[in-house]
Amino acid sequence: AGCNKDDDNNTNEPTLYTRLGGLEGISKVTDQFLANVAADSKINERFVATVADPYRLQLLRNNLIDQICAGSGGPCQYKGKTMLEAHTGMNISTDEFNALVNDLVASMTYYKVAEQEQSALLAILGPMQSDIVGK
Ligand code: HEM
Repeated sequence: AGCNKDDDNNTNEPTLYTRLGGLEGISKVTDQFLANVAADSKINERFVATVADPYRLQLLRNNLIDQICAGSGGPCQYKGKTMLEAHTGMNISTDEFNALVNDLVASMTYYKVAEQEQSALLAILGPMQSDIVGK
């Protein structure tokens, strides 16, 4: 709602979702992110079973896209587990968390996402660390 054509956030500024290129931009970044993770020897052991199962990989991809879309102000609903539920029992280290974030940053840089948008997305994901690391 509101009297602007930019977006639906009641300001004249486009949402982060729009600045990331909407669902198309987010999908591209997510696919490269997953490719980077699969190639990242620091963490790819964690994803062996996921990568081996096309259905499971597709589900993870869709959940990540929905999560980024919803978190950045887009018209999606995240339907996956909470971050605590999803990562409990894995005992993920801070180094592993940072490696995964670096794989996301590399994907955004590859697709020429600007510094401001990179930081804005990381600011949304960063607070999830306490529900993911050491659980
Ligand atoms: C900000 C950081 C992270 C985010 C936003 C994130 C997000 C997610 C999401 C959305 C799911 C799917 C939940 C569901 O199935 O309902 C998931 C699952 C998973 N995550 Fe994370 N995650 C993060 C960090 C990590 C790290 C650091 C690791 C390990 C190095 C990791 C390993 C996994 C694994 C193994 C799964 C299960 C995949 C499957 O179902 O096959 N995650 N994560």
